[in-house]
Amino acid sequence: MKLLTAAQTRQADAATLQDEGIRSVALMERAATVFTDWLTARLAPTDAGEILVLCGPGNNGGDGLVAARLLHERGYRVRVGLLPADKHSADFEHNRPRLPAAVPVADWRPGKLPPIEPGTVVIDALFGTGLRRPLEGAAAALVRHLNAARARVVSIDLPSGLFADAPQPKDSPVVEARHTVTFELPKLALLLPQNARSVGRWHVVPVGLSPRFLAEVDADMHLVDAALLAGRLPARPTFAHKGTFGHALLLAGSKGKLGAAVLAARSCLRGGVGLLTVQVPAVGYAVLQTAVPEAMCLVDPEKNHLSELPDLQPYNAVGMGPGIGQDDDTRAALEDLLGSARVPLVLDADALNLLGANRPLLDLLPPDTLLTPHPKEFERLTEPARDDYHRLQLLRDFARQYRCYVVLKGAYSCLAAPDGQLYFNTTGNPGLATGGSGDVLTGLCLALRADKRLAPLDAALLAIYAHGRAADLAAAHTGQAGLIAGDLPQYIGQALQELTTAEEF
Ligand SMILES: NC(=O)C1=CN([C@@H]2O[C@H](COP(=O)(O)OP(=O)(O)OC[C@H]3O[C@@H](n4cnc5c(N)ncnc54)[C@H](OP(=O)(O)O)[C@@H]3O)[C@@H](O)[C@H]2O)[C@@H](O)CC1
Ligand SMILES: Nc1ncnc2c1ncn2[C@@H]1O[C@H](COP(=O)(O)OP(=O)(O)O)[C@@H](O)[C@H]1O
Ligand SMILES: [K+]
Repeated sequence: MKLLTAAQTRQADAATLQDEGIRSVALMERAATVFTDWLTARLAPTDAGEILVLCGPGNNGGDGLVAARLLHERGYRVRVGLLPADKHSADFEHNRPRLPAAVPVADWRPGKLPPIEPGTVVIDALFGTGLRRPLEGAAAALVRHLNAARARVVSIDLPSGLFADAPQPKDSPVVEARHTVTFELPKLALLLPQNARSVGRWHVVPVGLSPRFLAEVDADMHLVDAALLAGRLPARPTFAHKGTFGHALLLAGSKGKLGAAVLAARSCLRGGVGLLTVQVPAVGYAVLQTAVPEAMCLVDPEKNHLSELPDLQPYNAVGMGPGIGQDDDTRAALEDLLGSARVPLVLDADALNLLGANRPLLDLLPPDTLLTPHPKEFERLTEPARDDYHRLQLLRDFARQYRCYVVLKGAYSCLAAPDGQLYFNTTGNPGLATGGSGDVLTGLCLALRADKRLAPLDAALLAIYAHGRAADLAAAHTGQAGLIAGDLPQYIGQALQELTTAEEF
């Protein structure tokens, strides 16, 4: 699924009107209807009390007017507060007189803002994707008033005051919603941690935007969902043998951090790799052989940390990083790897920290290398970001400059490709916020990069999605708090199976 900018969303609306030959008020009616359906499916009239609908001057406010009418027709008690404005959109004007007379309507002016009782259900229809400048004056006063009320706020399309795809000035107010019900496609702002307090939980409802436009529009941001991944993971052929899926080498572990090597190794095996060899420092030999008997084990000459590479000739992909520490010998081994590898690389954790501390090494990164930093590791590779939007720009620039794939990990992990495209993952849950879950991702990335059938982009997309999906499957059994990284590998197989394309008839 594509992520559209605010400008592209407007184009999508216009294309829909044109393709369907309908008027914009019809699309507004449809949008407000699916919004109202969403709300009424979750909130009975008896639990709702009197719903307050706050409407701005544009089409977002128009949606609010229609929702107020529909709620009234469905037996809810409703009142409407209007933000005073010099002019209103045509579709707002169209719907204003269609409000039933039984719905009380008032202008909500600064200085005379009525109290909002705690727990009131408020529909925030002040501003949506048409916001052009930060809120000030009467609009800002109204939003501050609402946020102080501890109401149950449901925002239509976007929390009012939030730009769809650009940062806010720190001091400009934004509605703090419990739920944001957004039309057709999520907006970038909904995916970023800095907006979490405003967005609450977000939900997408379909309004039937032009499929033609959505297929043709040139987006540079995408959502990684099952539809995007369809056809990217081929089934295992009947006569497959272990060579079909590649031989991976994992360089991982140091004294006290052998668990990272074990987690990544198990995950790599569950990711379907044909053969796996793990090189660990001597201290890890028995651990690895016992915990992961399916993997072969090479022993580094150093007892407690990695110091050198084996002959790389047998391997189809090499992963380095989980639990390796930052010893100088390990840095030398990394440098050797960057200089000599002729196969796909996956770099994580301390391999990234070593790169960050030795920036000239970045120039040795082979093209198509896959890096999996969390935001702190990414900062060490680049610079501190001003905000989440700036961090995405740094991510994009980094992937372009070094022609590599970078997964910026977190909720909605974002993969940047060398061509500058961004892909936001949709699977996973806060149960993943536990030590070692990143090591599991590394192992899975390594397995899929070792599979010669997969393009680098496809391997990375499949890995981030299946990792999160495994966490969702696991959390169904363990709960989020009870989820530990070691639970994840056993669900990777199912997550991948769900994505596997059956052979065509
Ligand atoms: N996508 C879909 O599928 C569909 C989308 N639909 C809905 O349309 C919404 C977009 O509507 P929209 O374009 O009319 O913009 P909206 O968000 O109401 O704001 C514009 C108004 O606010 C004003 N204004 C702006 N900034 C301001 C500020 N800082 N402070 C004060 N005023 C400010 C601006 O005035 P101006 O800038 O012109 O002075 C103008 O009056 C979208 O989010 C969705 O809810 C559905 O109806 C149909 C299907
Ligand atoms: N709140 C969250 N929602 C979804 N995924 C998350 C969340 N928190 C963490 N994750 C995922 O968990 C993994 C954590 O990786 P990382 O920070 O490297 O952990 P570790 O170093 O302990 O292995 C990443 O894949 C990240 O995307
Ligand atoms: K809104």
